[in-house]
Amino acid sequence: MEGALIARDKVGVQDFVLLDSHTSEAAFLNNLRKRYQENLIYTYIGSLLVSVNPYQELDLYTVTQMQLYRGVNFFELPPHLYAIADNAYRVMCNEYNNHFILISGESGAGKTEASKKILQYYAVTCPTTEQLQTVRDRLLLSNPVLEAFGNAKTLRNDNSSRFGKYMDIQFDFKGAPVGGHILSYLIEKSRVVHQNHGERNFHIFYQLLEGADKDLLCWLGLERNPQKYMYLIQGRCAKVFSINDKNDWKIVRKAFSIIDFTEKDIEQLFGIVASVLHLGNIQFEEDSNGHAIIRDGTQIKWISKLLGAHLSILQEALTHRKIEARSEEVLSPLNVDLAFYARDAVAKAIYGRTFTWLVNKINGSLANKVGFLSGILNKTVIGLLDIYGFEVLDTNSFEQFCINYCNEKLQQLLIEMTLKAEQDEYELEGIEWEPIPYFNNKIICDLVEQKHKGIISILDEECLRPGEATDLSFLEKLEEKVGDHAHFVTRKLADQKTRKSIDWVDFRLLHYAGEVTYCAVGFLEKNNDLLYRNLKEVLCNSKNSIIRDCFLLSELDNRRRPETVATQFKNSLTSLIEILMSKEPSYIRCIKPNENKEPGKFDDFLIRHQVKYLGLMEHLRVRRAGFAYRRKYELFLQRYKSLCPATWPHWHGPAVEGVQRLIKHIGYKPEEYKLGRTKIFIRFPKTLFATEDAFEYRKHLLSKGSALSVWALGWSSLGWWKVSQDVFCRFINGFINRKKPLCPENRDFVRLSQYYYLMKLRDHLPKNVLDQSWLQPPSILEEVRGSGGFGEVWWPCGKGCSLSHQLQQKVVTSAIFNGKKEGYLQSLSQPFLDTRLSEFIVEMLIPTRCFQYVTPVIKYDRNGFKARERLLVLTQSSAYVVEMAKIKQKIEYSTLKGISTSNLSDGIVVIHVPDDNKQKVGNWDGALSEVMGLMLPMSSYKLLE
Ligand SMILES: Nc1ncnc2c1ncn2[C@@H]1O[C@H](COP(=O)(O)OP(=O)(O)OP(=O)(O)O)[C@@H](O)[C@H]1O
Repeated sequence: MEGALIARDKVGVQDFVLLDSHTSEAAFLNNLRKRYQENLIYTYIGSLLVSVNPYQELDLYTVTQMQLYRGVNFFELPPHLYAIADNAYRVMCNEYNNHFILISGESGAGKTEASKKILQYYAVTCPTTEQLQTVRDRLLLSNPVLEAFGNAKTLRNDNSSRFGKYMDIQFDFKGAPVGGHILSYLIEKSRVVHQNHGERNFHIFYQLLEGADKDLLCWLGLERNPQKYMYLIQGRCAKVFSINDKNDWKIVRKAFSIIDFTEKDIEQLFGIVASVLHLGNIQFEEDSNGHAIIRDGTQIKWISKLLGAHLSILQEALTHRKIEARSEEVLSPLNVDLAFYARDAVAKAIYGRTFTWLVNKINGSLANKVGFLSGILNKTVIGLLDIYGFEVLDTNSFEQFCINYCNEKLQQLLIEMTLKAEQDEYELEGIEWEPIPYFNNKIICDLVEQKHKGIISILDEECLRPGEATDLSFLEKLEEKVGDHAHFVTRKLADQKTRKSIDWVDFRLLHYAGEVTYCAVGFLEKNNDLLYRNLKEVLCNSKNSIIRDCFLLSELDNRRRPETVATQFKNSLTSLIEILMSKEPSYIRCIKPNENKEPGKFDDFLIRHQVKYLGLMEHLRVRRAGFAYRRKYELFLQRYKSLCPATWPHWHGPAVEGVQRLIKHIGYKPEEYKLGRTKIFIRFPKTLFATEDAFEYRKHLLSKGSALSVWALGWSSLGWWKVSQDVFCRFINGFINRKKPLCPENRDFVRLSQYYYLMKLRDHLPKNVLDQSWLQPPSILEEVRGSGGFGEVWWPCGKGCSLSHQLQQKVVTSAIFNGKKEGYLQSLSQPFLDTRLSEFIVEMLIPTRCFQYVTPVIKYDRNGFKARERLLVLTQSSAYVVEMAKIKQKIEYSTLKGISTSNLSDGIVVIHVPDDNKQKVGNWDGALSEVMGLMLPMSSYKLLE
């Protein structure tokens, strides 16, 4: 499968940055379309991932896939969510800092799916212990519970999140997930009592009715048929084929037991869900005085039982309002309309607060008890933000206003942290930069949230002021105070042409993602979100402990008016942005390909609109012109100083000069970097990754233990390509006959390999080496000499001084590895082509003098996977493993069982040699063959290409 995936992903470009010179929208769309039609739904813009909803199950999320992406630099494999997740994870582990992954896009674009898949990725690939298994399961299973209570079928999405969710996954110092914490944002409570045409209420209602056994339904006083419940039939939604409520019910029930819910919790929770359904069926009629009375007492009895509320008090609370007059409390009867209002208000309040209780309860079960108990509180986090997408309905109300405001804020964050921050930084650092224009939506955020002058302030003012405030008076205030704003229109303010499309009760905002017309009706009521005091009292005294937790008696004593819904939401978004700003970001931009949820359909018009408003073109332009990576000189030098003798172990001058020496040494080309006032800017990720790999290799040499784990990982989880016997000879020929020039990043590794190999070799040189005639040493040896470690070694020019005549044959490896080994088509390298020392050493040892290829390797075998530094020498007929000046092993090609490599650029090759005993009896069964592993340095890997 991986092979297929990699082979297929040659469609278009995997990173928009690689598009031909011009960055037109048409070229962008073409690439996206081309890839989408091949089911390649992911494409990068630098490190940002663009994802197009496939609307079909693709074989992209298997455990094998997860393991493939684990620990691999993201440019090495086709774009994927896992690459983004893995990158954030690895940086977190290396740098002990916090991260977040912002997943954005409109409703139905695939945000929730992406966040679930990332969570699964961490659950599968992160190290864990038996104790931590529970944390892992809880993290995973919190999802179906939250979705059951917080998601619903809408016209745009059969599983639309009707709340915002930010989840921190906490990791310990070993990178194991040890806990989590969820923040939820503004659940769409109005859905409990009303659904638009074609939509459903929250999933849990249907799951309970479809899935619960008879006894439970009977205990709750419910019938199985959803059509019997007024709160479930508002949207007249027919059967939804993509939803299996019965199955989902089972998952939710199981999840409850894992996330620490007791049977009592569950009983009370479903008591509340059932009460909401009963509330919806309460009908009122007028008595002779025009006061509301409950038509049929059946429902209220059930509610009284399930919520543990006194029947007559509950009855009275639903039909009366308690008014405080001086020190007296007076009960005033409600008319029928107000009674319905009170009923719906209590249903919404119960559901909304129970949802918050649920999140808190889940948080309790996700809390990092392991770290707490062991005193290890030091943890890093990766936050996943999956929040409701930008929404435009036929009629947009207060909820859409909040949702779209939230999306404005997130867009603003993205701009602040990418487009603006990046360009500001270039300017600050004195990097030459042609500013790239982009639309900054701060102006719209201000319009909504500015103190005193913004829409939320104006709305609050209307809600809180004495006198008769109405939705219309709110609209008038808006016209008065923000009427001249470029992003605000009402019918009165509109020109002749637009006027027709705006009703008298509407106002229109020109959002970054497009125009949305909001109907002001209901704004005041929803923003106030008032619950009559006597209803609150009933709930505070409920015997249902969840309800009692949700409605605290202390609330009744608090005479201060609670904050309005919009202000609460604004404040919670402000804290969310603060949380996010303190972390390192990764971005996934989800795109919805069509309105019909159809696989394979790429609606150009719809997608172009999203590309535009998501700011993808601007992002691409900044990325193309900009730098992938930047680091303070001090930090850069600190990390990589071991790669250069001049900076290792200490550099005493200014950091910038140390960095200059360092990058000169590793061979950065001028176009690969720029030096700013305080930072180095690296243009391409691959330059950085090459440096990082060299650093890792150096680390490995300093501490061989680390290589063991790399090996174990490679062997157990990466995809291996087994090369069969019949192509083996061709492989060897290709292996030894490549002849393309070194590419710059490989040259670094080669030089590094040489350097360390030679450093070691100096103490083991065979005597006769010193008798040879000598040429000028290559620069790498000068360095060694310069560092005082190799002064007595000379540079040989013996009979084997030129490899070039031996490197004339065709590269035949392509026949074997084409399309299988990632990075295959990149340019080749020739380790040791420009050096002849190793060749010479080997020539001393292998008298036939017909060797073709030499490279230092780290060899592992089955005896404890011990890492050993060796030379691998290939002749026309055999491979030799050489330790310093001694031949340790000779393997004739004719006896080889096979050879395997992973399909990554990890430089690992496994040579399968027959078991000695079995060889004697001629048994070539693969299962019996011994494995001699050779983890080649990066430079050698490139030979395979
Ligand atoms: N990677 C994917 N593979 C297969 N199907 C997908 C994928 N991503 C999304 N879908 C399909 O699209 C539907 C909508 O996706 P999702 O619920 O993630 O959207 P969303 O952006 O979170 O929407 P909302 O803002 O309404 O919550 C999913 O229920 C699923 O059917």
